[in-house]
Amino acid sequence: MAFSLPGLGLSTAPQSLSTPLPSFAAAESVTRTQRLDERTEWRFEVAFGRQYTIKLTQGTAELWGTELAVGQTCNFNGYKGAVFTWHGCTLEITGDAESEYVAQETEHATEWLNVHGMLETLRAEAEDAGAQGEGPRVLVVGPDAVGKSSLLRSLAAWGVRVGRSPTVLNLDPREGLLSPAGCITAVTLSSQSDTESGFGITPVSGPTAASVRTPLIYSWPYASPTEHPAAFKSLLTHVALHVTGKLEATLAAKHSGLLIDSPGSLNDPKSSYDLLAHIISEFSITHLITIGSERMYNDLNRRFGQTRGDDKAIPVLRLTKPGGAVERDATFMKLLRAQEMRQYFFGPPYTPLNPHSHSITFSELSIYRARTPSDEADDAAYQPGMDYEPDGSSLSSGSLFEKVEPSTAMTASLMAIKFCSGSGVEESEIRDSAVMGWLYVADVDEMKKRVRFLAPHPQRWGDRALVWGGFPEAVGDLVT
Ligand SMILES: Nc1ncnc2c1ncn2[C@@H]1O[C@H](COP(=O)(O)OP(=O)(O)OP(=O)(O)O)[C@@H](O)[C@H]1O
Repeated sequence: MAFSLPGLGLSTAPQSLSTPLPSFAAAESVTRTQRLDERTEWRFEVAFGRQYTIKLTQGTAELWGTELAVGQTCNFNGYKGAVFTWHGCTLEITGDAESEYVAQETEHATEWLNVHGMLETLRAEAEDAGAQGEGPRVLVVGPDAVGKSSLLRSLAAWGVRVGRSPTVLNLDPREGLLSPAGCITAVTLSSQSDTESGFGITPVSGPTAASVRTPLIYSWPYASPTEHPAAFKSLLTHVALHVTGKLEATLAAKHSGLLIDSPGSLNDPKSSYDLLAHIISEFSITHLITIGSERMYNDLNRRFGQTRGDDKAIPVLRLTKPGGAVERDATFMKLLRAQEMRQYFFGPPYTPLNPHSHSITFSELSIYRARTPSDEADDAAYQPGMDYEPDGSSLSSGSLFEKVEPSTAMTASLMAIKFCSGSGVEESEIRDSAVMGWLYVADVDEMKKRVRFLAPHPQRWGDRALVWGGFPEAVGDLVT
């Protein structure tokens, strides 16, 4: 429901949008012209709070596979990326970047296009096989900041450009896909993705965007799957069932296949290869792509590259890390998540939204706190049944969630509204239930026993389970 919310009070920009975070000096507004030769790219890094625009004035260019329209201005704020051209172009640039330059070493683009060509061949074969045909299912793995997400966006965008409907699954909770961070998202694409934000945040700007993207979103309020590997595996089994069902539902999606992005934390052989094996088997992965890790390429090739018993060999491809792929430090990622959260409730600057305020009594709420690994240490002092609800619906020690009373500690954080009921519910149901939308906790009044939430929708959510976790981190200045 909360993900198809076009037209919610689009008239006025909320006040917090006029106070960007952090405050920097006013952006430089000198416009300059940049000519790019064929197969080169314009790399740039823009800090948060800065305004930086790029307009294609001549030729052709793309941002992660999505073509830029001539004359259309793209705005960037808190962004690191590159505009690439196959045939040469002219750009008009305004604003101040931390770094900007023309890069000639763009061999990765040809490699990526070759991968797209291979996927297209497999999709065409699947199409020829009719109802039985299944498109490629690709898992991209590698350490942090090697260009995994950029590759995946490009493959998805090129797929859409040739008329396919690829399904994209993001398993990295540190960055949201059509949602704030702290979740995993599956979405079938069938039109161009939003240029400025990649796949962008919640589709809010009009009927076309909302109707083609119906994401399935599952909350994962931790920075990495490795924080609760067993729970993550169970959740993935459930997600795989739904994603496979989605692929089966339309032939175009089935033939177009699946593209899965994974977090860099799965690059650790000791703690994570078991999780990788689980992803590979649950989603029936047909191709593995490794970037930026020879060790991982060799490990995966040894383990999955050969036929073993009933398990067919899975081709493992190795790609080089693009020169432009850069680290985004903890501060940058934190600001990025705050920006995602702000955009979910207030919309992007070009289509501002007006969120709704809900004041709700404690007794009407069913809030489940996602326990963290450090809670395990406190379990010796934790008495099962101690702070349970009279209906006995709370969860035992060592479990993933515990039912909690609202408290001021929740102020400024995000809560997921689950589709499942908030009472008499099994822990696995809360875990596996998709996210209906997100709430921002604006204020908790412990005296009056009321919580004020910000929500994108005027309707209340009834007796649904709300999940509160430590991730993404609280954002204090969302409402003033
Ligand atoms: N060719 C390039 N030129 C400029 N910037 C790039 C290029 N490729 C990637 N980047 C940027 O580098 C950063 C890291 O890239 P990306 O997110 O694709 O890597 P990743 O492997 O998915 O990282 P993580 O696992 O940390 O999310 C991003 O900000 C991305 O936009």
